[in-house]
Amino acid sequence: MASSVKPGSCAAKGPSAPFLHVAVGVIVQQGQVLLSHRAGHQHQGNKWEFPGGKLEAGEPVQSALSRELAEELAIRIESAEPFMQVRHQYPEREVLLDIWLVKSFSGKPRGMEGQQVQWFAIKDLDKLVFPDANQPIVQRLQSLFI
Ligand SMILES: Nc1nc2c([nH]c(=O)n2[C@H]2C[C@H](O)[C@@H](COP(=O)(O)OP(=O)(O)OP(=O)(O)O)O2)c(=O)[nH]1
Ligand SMILES: [Mg+2]
Repeated sequence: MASSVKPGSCAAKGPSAPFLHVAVGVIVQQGQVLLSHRAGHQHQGNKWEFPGGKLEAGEPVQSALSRELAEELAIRIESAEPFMQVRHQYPEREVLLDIWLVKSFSGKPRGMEGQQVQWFAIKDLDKLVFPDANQPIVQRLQSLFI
């Protein structure tokens, strides 16, 4: 009997599984890194993240980084440099994390969306729960900063 699912398509993910380009900021000071806690209702909720968010249509990645960190933390980035990119397939979406090392910023970071924001020692990061895509970021930070 013929299947109703077309060859090459997948009922769970489908050809239209969203692809998201995400600008992410790694803010390091004195052996510590600044993390935000994702709300329970968000994708990958109740996990720690590096602050950031999705690019808008046509938006350059550095503009998205500045906008997201202003919206989420109320800080203004003064300089940032590319750190690494991570592409990761979750069951329900694919993400390209475009990760930037924030070299200097002004303002005092605070959780503008009600989220918990906290500095953590880089050596302790492996005790925290992150989205799976973040594993290579944590490894790279630990190899560089401890
Ligand atoms: N910001 C951030 N997102 C991450 C990390 N790791 C990871 O897998 N992601 C995923 C989770 C989401 O699927 C996506 C980012 O989406 P987001 O919810 O932060 O986007 P946003 O800030 O624009 O959120 P919103 O305004 O649409 O609520 O990337 C991370 O360290 N930081
Ligand atoms: Mg975000």
